[in-house]
Amino acid sequence: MRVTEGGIELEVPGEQTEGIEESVFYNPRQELNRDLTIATLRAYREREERAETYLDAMTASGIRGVRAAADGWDVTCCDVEADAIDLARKNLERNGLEATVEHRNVNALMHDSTFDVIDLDPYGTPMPFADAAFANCRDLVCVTATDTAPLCGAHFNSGVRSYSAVPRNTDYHAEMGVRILLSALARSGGRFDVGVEPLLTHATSHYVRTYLELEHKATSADAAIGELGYLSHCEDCLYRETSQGLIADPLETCPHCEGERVLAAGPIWLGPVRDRAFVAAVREEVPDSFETAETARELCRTLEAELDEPTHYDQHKLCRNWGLPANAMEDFLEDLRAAGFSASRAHYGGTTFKTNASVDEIREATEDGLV
Ligand SMILES: C[S@@+](CC[C@H](N)C(=O)[O-])C[C@H]1O[C@@H](n2cnc3c(N)ncnc32)[C@H](O)[C@@H]1O
Ligand SMILES: [Zn+2]
Repeated sequence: MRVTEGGIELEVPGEQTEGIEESVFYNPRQELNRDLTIATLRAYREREERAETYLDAMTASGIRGVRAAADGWDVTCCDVEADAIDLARKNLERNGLEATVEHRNVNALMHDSTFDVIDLDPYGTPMPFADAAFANCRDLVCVTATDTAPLCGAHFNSGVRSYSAVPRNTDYHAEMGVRILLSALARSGGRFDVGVEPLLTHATSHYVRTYLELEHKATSADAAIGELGYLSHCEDCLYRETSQGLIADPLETCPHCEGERVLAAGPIWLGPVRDRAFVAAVREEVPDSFETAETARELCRTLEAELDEPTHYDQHKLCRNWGLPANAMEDFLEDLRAAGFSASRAHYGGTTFKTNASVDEIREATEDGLV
C-alpha cells in the first residue's frame, strides 16, 4: 500500500482497508514520533552547524532515513532484515533521494563508523544498542523505547534486567519509565566518558522517546551520573522523596503517615528531561504540513512549561481519594500558585500535573475550589 508522511510517498507491504493499517515495517502510530524527529533534527542543525551525518539505525521501511535525506542530511539506513533493506532502497529511489544503505547488524556498523546523529528505534528495549551508539556518535543520540511495561515496573524482572535499575509501578508510571531509561542511558554514556544532556524527552502512548546531546568529556559524564539517585514512594499516602547519589538509603517507613508500604526505585534520572529553549525551537520547526502538527506543538508547549519535579500527580485520582469532585485543571493549578507553590501541567496526560507542594498542601490549597 502507498503511504504519505511528511510530504514523502512510501510503498510498504500490506493492504489498505480502513485508514492505514499497521504493517511489519511501517507503524502509522509512530507518526508523531517521526514528525518530532524531523523537527528536532532541524532545530539541532541550527544549534550545531557541523552536524551532517544521520544514522537511521533500524530503518525498516526507510521512512526516517528518507525523511532526513529529503531535509538534506547525509543519511545511512541500516537494518538486519533483507526485506527491510529492499524496501528502504525502493523508498529512497521512489523519492529520488540518495543514502548509504547497510544490510547489517547495526551494532557492528556503529563500531566501524562514526556518525553525528544516531537514531535508535528498535522493537522493545534500546539498551542492547546503547553502548555502541555512545561509543561512536559525535553529537546527538535519539532513542525510542517501546517496552513501557518493563520501564515502569509493571514487568519488574524484565525492567531490572534491561535497565540495571529497580523500576517501581507507581501512579506516575510513564514518568518512572522516562527516568529509568534516562538513568540507564546516562550510565551507558558514562562508560565511554560521554556526558548526556536530554534536549527533549516525551512519553507518548506506548513509548518513550528521548534526544540526548553528547559531550565527550569525563567531567560531563560525571555530571550526568551526578543527576542519578533514588526515589522513595509511599503507596498509602503518596508521599515521595528523592535522594541524589548512587548509594541507596531507602526509607523504611513513611515520614508522613508512618506506613510501611514504601517503595524504593532507582537509580533513576532526577535531572531535567528537556531543555526548554530547545523544545521551543523544535516547536518552531514543526510545519503546518505535518499531519501531527497540532499535537506536536501542543506537546512541546506542555513540555516547555512543565516543572522539573521528578514525579507528578493525577488530579482526578487525588480528588477521588478525597471524595471531592475535580475542577478545571487551570483553576486547580491557579489555586496552588495563589498559595505560593509552583505548579504546571505535565505532558503525561490531561489530568496530570507537577507541583512542589506535598499532598496535604495540595489539598489545603485547592479544596475550596473543588465543589
Ligand atoms: C520498530 S522497527 C523500526 C521502525 C522505523 N524506524 C520507523 O520509524 O518506521 C525495528 C527495526 O529494527 C530492525 N532491527 C532489529 N535488530 C536489528 C539490528 N541488530 N540491527 C539492525 N536492525 C535491526 C528490525 O528488522 C526492524 O526493521
Ligand atoms: Zn505515607
